Amino acid sequence: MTANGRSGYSCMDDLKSHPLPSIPRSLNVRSVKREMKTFAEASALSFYKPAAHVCFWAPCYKNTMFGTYNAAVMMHLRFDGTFGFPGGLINRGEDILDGLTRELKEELAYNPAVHKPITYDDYHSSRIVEDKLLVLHLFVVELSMDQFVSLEKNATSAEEYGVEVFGTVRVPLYTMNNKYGGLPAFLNNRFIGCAKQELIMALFSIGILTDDQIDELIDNANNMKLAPNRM
Ligand SMILES: O=c1[nH]cnc2c1ncn2[C@H]1C[C@H](O)[C@@H](COP(=O)(O)OP(=O)(O)O)O1
Repeated sequence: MTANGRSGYSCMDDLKSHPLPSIPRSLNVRSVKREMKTFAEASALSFYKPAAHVCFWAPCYKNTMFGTYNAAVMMHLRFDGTFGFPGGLINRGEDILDGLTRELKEELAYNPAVHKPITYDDYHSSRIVEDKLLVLHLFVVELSMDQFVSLEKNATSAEEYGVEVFGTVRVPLYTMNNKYGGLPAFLNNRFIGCAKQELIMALFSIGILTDDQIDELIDNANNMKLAPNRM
């Protein structure tokens, strides 16, 4: 059983029965739901180009002077100045996991033997981008903290470091006492495509954020736009 609460998907065909993930209350709006597709629906769009990205995370309790967090979650800064998850486009005829693994090797120097192979059990959700004819698959992969730190350390030796990728970041998962610092401030960065929604949804599925916490987080992130720069 994975952190996503699912098990037994040994191959891509098994995902044909995979349901949509539960959507947090704040994201349960038409504009978000319209883009989400089950794996079966997404796979039927044969003329759409697939891409796959991964949210690596590890359980880790840390109490810092800024806030407390229970997990390390990885995103990266991209060549275009936005934050996103590692991964990329899958080549025509390429298996999704093979393509994802290839991209992760290029972007993170990821080594399945060391950092844990990704399987179809780690599949989370799919979205379409109609105007670009893209299907974006998200995987959520739980690592041990040792594997996570090893991936962070390896990342600067990746072929694409300094080209497509400008560094991995740990998402600050707390909200500071001023109600802006930490995750609300992080969410006010620019994200590629639907990566911000994917981040919130992954945190919800993993169990790091509840519906109430997501409501408050989005309020705090929006209020920050109205506030003077006081961090
Ligand atoms: O994290 C992401 N979440 C959703 N969509 C993403 C994310 N990162 C990129 N994208 C989009 C942007 C592009 O339309 C495609 C492919 O982009 P990219 O990952 O840069 O692909 P290549 O590395 O160039 O193969 O996905």
